[in-house]
Amino acid sequence: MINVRLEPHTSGRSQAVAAKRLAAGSLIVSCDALTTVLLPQEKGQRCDACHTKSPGLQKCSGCAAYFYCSTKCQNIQWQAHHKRICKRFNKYTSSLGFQALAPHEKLDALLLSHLVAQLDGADSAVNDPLNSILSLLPGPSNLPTPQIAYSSPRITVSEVKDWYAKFGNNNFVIHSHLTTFGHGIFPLASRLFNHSCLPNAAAKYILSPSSLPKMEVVALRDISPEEEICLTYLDPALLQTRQQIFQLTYGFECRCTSCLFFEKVGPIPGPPTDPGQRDGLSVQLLQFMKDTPHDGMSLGSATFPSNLLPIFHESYITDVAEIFRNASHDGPYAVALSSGKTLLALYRLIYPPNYPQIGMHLLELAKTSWNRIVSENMDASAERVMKAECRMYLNEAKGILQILGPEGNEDGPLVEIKVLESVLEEP
Ligand SMILES: C[S@@+](CC[C@H](N)C(=O)[O-])C[C@H]1O[C@@H](n2cnc3c(N)ncnc32)[C@H](O)[C@@H]1O
Repeated sequence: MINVRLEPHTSGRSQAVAAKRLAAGSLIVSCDALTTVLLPQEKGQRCDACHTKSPGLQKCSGCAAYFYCSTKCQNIQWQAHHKRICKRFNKYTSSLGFQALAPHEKLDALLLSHLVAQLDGADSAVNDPLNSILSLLPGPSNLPTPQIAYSSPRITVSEVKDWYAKFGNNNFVIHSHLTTFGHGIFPLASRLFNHSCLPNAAAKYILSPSSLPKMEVVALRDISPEEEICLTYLDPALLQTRQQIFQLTYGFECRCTSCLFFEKVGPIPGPPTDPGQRDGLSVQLLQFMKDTPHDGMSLGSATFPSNLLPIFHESYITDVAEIFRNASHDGPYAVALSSGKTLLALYRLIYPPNYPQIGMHLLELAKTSWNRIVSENMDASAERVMKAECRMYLNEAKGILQILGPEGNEDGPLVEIKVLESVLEEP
């Protein structure tokens, strides 16, 4: 690892610090998946081994429950764990024990089954995968270990329990363009990165046929030598609930700039229910951001107007996001753009600069502006103004999403940006 180094941390055992200056957009570290599992709705859509999307997947002829894009992928997974699970898989998934599990427990049980079958087959003389799992911190909760599809006399119940204890604290969701499609164990990333609600790095997933998915950790902004590199463990927009989740799931208290700000301001008042007052709140927020542009990083260093605090209520963010989502595809586009601008201001205050969520939202705003142009009968000057707005959103989206770079499925925001750029250039 030439870019990061582990050092002691005041409360989190260790921390990854930059070994040198890392420019925004640079690859910090690439991490192999130890094992992964697809969400149920992705089964048959993506290859179970490499997770690329492919129309003509071949079913495993043994269990008919795993799907592959090539013989190579099937062989990779067969050798890794499937040859030990295949025959037992359907009996296991139809068992009452498995059926009684909640959806997230089922995923954990499948991931644990993969892990145990994989570690049983690993070469004990050079057992890197086992050592990497053993090096991780267990989570604070002691949940009962689910029954798994595979057991072996070489692996004891207490070993399985020990590995499962690391799950809550360490597993990652795997996503493509911010949409989750699976869960996975990436031991190096777990060992290295602590959490911040204002992270300076982000994880993306590289999918390519015939290889297991890789996690790449990318710098979101310039990072100075010795600065701690953090990822975010959950969506920082969970403003009122995140501390509780950190405590229960990970056993720590977040002391980032954003969390210290919310500790200082105390309980967030609920937003007004009156539609006129809610519109007024949004107008005040946009005016505030115009007069004194802020981002998540600067929240702690300024006095924030107390009349605006209700914008940080989770219910307000959820409502604004829903209004935008509903109106941005089929209209009314004026409503979508108005709620979309409010949501952009909220994202800028909650997330750090260049956070991918902001880039994706800017792209949605550009697409909504374009939909408005083509669906409304505007005069030439209104169209010019709208096109300029569309270009502005698009340029900013491009700047942010290029920092993250290509990731996930082949299609995606960078491709969409190119298409919209070319239609905007047409006379
Ligand atoms: C995935 S591990 C991160 C790597 C960990 N520091 C290590 O040494 O293995 C997650 C655990 O790290 C610690 N941790 C992560 N972020 C933290 C933070 N912001 N403050 C305090 N502890 C943190 C907690 O113990 C958490 O359960």
